[in-house]
Amino acid sequence: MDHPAIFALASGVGRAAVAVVRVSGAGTPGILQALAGGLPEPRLATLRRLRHPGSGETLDRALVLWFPGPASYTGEDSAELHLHGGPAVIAGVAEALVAAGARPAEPGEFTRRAFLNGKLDLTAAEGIADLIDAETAAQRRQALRQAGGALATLYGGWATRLTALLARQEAFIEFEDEDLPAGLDDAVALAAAGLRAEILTHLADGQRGERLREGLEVAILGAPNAGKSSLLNALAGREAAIVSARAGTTRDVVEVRLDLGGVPVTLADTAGLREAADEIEAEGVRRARRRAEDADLIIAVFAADQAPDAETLAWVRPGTLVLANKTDLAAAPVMIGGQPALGLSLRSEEGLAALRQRLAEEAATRAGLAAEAVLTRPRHRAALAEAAGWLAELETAPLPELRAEALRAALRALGRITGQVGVEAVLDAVFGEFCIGK
Ligand SMILES: Nc1nc2c(ncn2[C@@H]2O[C@H](COP(=O)(O)OP(=O)(O)OP(=O)(O)O)[C@@H](O)[C@H]2O)c(=O)[nH]1
Ligand SMILES: [K+]
Ligand SMILES: [Mg+2]
Repeated sequence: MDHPAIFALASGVGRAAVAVVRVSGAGTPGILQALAGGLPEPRLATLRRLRHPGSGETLDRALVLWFPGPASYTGEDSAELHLHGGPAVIAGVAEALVAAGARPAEPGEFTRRAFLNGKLDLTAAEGIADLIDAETAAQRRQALRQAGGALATLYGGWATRLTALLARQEAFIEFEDEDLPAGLDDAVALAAAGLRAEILTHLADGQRGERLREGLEVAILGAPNAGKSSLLNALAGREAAIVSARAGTTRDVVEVRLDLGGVPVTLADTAGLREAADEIEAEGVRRARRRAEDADLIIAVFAADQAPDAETLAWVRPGTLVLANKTDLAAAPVMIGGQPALGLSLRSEEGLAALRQRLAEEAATRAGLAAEAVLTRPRHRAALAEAAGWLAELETAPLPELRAEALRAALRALGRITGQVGVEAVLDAVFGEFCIGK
């Protein structure tokens, strides 16, 4: 609660009807006194004249909100100033806040203070960051779940169970010679194995949460003139790429951002795959291949009136979305390169609706619209894998002390995710769960 006062513009930059400036930290009451002439009722929007504490000049008539700690977002004494949203008003108030003793906040500093004050764990803080960045409804739902503590609850539950196991294992070591229930050590190993299985199931999610958070990369590949740019334009609903009858039209990668059934997708149109006619086209083909290598989903476009080209066929494998375009010119083959082909005509738009539907489904399976809590960052994945690794270690550890050590390491790994690594918690459980009377 003794961090110095910070302030920041909480609303967007630029002219607006209202701009919200947030203040938090020790000295907030004095700052309100200096600018607004006193403290309003807590949590009650109150109209006040804001003055510069040095010159006494009126800066704005604003709504002032006062949130005494600890019942505030940061847990500290905080305030919000709802100003008229002009740049000069904001600049004047910022200057006045500095004059009153506050300093501009660092990125994320308000939420960091909330974490330090135990208002939220690290995963909830990440959820708030994701919520601000969310572009689609599905991203918003996932971020809200996480900000609301879904991951904190899940990982916290596992940590509690691990702590209890560690307590039992510690007791087993401490009181080995005494009257402890037979098989206690085995019971710990069994419970640890069960927990490990749960963590592994959670990890085997096909990275859906991470993909939804980051968005899917989709690359369109195909021979020159197959209709790749026509496809990009049809899906984007605008003429993003040049379409022409000349083979080799597209050279650079052309990207559009789409919302596919709630999943944010970056769709990349690329140069037609072939033995390039010049060095510029050759670079375009190299870029196309690189895109395809990094893509979550490849759309391979073939022309129904041509034999499938070997260059594009080489990219067709299970999971590739295969299209046979130009069905207005020739019937689509059922299979291409061993995969079912979806026939369509970008000229007549026949099959386009089915393709949209199919793409939304692909996006949904790859970036899961899961209802349950899914991990959303590589950081979570790495720590969970580490915890599972330590639990595996435990099963083969030859000594009780090594088992305890493995449990402790697993607990530390879990604690890193939520930011709540606590030796104190272990001690409490050891002496709380076992009243052996020593
Ligand atoms: N008949 C017919 N023509 C099509 C269809 N789709 C695209 N075309 C035509 O095919 C030609 C090539 O289309 P693009 O979209 O430029 O093909 P691309 O695969 O991007 O070609 P490059 O950029 O050169 O690799 C253009 O003349 C399009 O109008 C279709 O469904 N039917
Ligand atoms: K073309
Ligand atoms: Mg093109």
